Amino acid sequence: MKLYKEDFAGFSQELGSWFVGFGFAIVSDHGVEKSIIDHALDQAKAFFALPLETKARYTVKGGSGQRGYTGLGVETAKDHTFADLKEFWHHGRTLPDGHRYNAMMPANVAMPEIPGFDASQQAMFEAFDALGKQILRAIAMFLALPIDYFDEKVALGNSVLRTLHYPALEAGVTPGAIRAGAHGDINVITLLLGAQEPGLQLLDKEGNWQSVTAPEGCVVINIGDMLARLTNDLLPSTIHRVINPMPERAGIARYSAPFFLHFSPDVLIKTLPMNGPPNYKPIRAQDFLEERLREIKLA
Ligand SMILES: O=C(O)CCC(=O)C(=O)O
Ligand SMILES: [Fe+2]
Repeated sequence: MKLYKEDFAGFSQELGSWFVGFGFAIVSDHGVEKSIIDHALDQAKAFFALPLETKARYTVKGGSGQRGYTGLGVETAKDHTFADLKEFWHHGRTLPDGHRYNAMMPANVAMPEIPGFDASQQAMFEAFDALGKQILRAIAMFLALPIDYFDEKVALGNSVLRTLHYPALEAGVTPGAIRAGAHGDINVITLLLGAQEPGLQLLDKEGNWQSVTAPEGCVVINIGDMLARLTNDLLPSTIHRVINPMPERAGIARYSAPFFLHFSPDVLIKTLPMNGPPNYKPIRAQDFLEERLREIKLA
């Protein structure tokens, strides 16, 4: 993102053309401090190493997995039979008590078991929230919209930082189950932080699976369904998955951290006049989210 400051129009053009072609882009020099990322990932690893009965205490019953811990065997990609081979922690936006969005954005779950965990999640959330807004300014420019087009729409976005643990698979798995079944993301854009282990693949326009490998320290960004709806699929929400490791790496766990950037709950996602006749009907962001959470078995 050196180019972001030096040649904003050039940056936005390049970013946009990657999105149009693949729905994905890889960004270096994003400016989020390495110490914030490393600390949050280390704290998360320590959490996932806790006994299952301890972790399970941090699951919010009836909370649709939107905050705290979601164990193995819950999230199931849309139209898939087997649940994904993953567990995760969700940390969302902190709002003041009595805020009109409290029901849709519940308080984060405190996790005192690992000292400093909560603060590390909050720091990472804030860093990615800010980075996401910068990326959206470049996307607005690419779409010939006012540069601040997205600012207000995401200011109180129902965004969530997901820290993922895909456990080692040496014990074997149910045939057909994979780390993350093929899916499109629900949200506006996703900022994905570096898994050291391979496995992420995207489905390209020719119908071939392509590995997504980002140099260390880079952020992988992809378009979610909400932005695909808004742009009438000019910026496509590309199907992606995380495949199981080769036998020689089956004993190695995989960690990653996507930040799902969402619109504010009340935003009406109404397809803009671009890319041909509209493919979608208008829908409120929160209604769309709730519908999709049911489809992936979180709600
Ligand atoms: O772990 C990854 O690399 C990708 C995760 C993902 O696609 C998701 O959680 O939506
Ligand atoms: Fe995803």
